[in-house]
This record gives sequence, structure tokens and C-alpha cells, in this order.
Amino acid sequence: MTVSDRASRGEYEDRGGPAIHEYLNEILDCDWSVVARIVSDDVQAIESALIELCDQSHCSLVVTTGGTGPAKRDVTPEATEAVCEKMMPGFGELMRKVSLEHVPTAILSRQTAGIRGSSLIVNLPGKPSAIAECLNAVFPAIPYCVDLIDGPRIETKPDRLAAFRPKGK
Ligand SMILES: Nc1ncnc2c1ncn2[C@@H]1O[C@H](COP(=O)(O)OP(=O)(O)OP(=O)(O)O)[C@@H](O)[C@H]1O
Ligand SMILES: Nc1nc2c(c(=O)[nH]1)N[C@H]1C(S)=C(S)[C@@H](COP(=O)(O)O)O[C@H]1N2
Repeated sequence: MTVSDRASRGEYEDRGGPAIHEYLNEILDCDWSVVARIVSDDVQAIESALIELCDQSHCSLVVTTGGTGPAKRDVTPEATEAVCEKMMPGFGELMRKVSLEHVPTAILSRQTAGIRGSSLIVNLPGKPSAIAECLNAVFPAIPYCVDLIDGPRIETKPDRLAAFRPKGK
């Protein structure tokens, strides 16, 4: 799900959504399908889209890109927190840590993650290059997280990205 005023108005081509799709295609080794959405930096629009993806489309993983910074219209973390029952702050902590190896402004992202029902929502910054950088860091823990919330079994291509399940299976 792309959160961007300009991409939602068609002022520039959305490169974030396709980058998430391409990343997941490259690492996943199970049946899956994508539900793509582009919304403006509007808290109500973001919340409604997140609720729809989790409750109606039953997405086990919802990846957002954009709207995580300090600017007035950056409200993706607030919308995420509003729709989640549980926050998963470790995701944001790790993604900021690895992003700092790429840009000194990594600390400006308030990206977080949380659980709504059997769905995991993960925020990424808007820069398309941030997508693989952040997902490479947190994805090893995502399949087990989704197991724990009674989502479907997610398998990855081990030569591309090894999922870690503490019980080994
Ligand atoms: N979905 C996207 N596709 C392509 N480039 C993007 C996308 N989102 C962000 N970018 C690029 O990353 C920069 C920083 O992203 P940010 O989310 O802060 O956008 P912004 O300046 O708040 O504007 P907008 O919300 O209109 O995208 C943008 O200025 C743009 O160059
Ligand atoms: N990996 C990575 N993280 C990043 C960036 C980036 O280019 N790469 N940009 C930073 C900057 S400049 C900002 S302002 C914040 C918030 O970006 P967003 O508002 O597009 O979500 O993410 C930060 N995190």
C-alpha cells in the first residue's frame, strides 16, 4: 500500500508499490497474491484502506510505503497504531538501524509495525530504495510472526532469504 499525496494524484508514477511486489516475488516460495492500493497522506483514508486489506481482503501481511516522516502530512504510523490491537516496535527499531547504514536521515522515519487480527502491518519509508533495505532486515522474522497470529504459512526461498522459526519448523 503506497501512501503518497503525489502518487495518489498521478503526479508521479508510483514506484513503491511495484518495488514491494517485486521484492516479495523474489523471496517468497509459497502461493500468494498481491492486493495493491494507493492512498493520499490522509489519516482516515489510510485507516480505511488498512482495515479493508486486513478485514475484507484478509491480507496476512500489509506493507505500507511512505508517510512515516516528521512532515505535517506524514501520518502513516498514527493510522497504523489506530487500527492495530498490538504494536511491534522491534520492526521500526531494526529498520531504522539498518537504514542508518544507508542514510543519516534514517532516524527521521517513525515507521512501525503492528497486529490487527491475523494480519501483520509493516511501515516502510517512501523512498523506493528503502523497501529492500528495510525488508531484508525484518523479513526473516515475518513468517514466524504470522504463524503466531494464526496466519497462513509463509515460505521463503532459502538461498534468497532464510526465514527463522525458533522451533526449527
Ligand atoms: N510511491 C513513490 N514512488 C516513487 N517515488 C516516491 C514514492 N514515494 C516517495 N517517493 C520519492 O521519495 C521522496 C520522499 O518520499 P515522501 O514520502 O517523503 O514524499 P513526500 O515528499 O511527502 O510527497 P508525497 O506524499 O506526495 O509522495 C519523494 O519526494 C519522492 O521523490
Ligand atoms: N532505508 C532508508 N530509510 C529512510 C530513507 C531512505 O532513503 N532509505 N529516508 C529517510 C528520510 S529522508 C525520511 S524523511 C524518513 C521518512 O520518509 P517517508 O516520509 O517517505 O516515510 O525516512 C528515512 N528513512
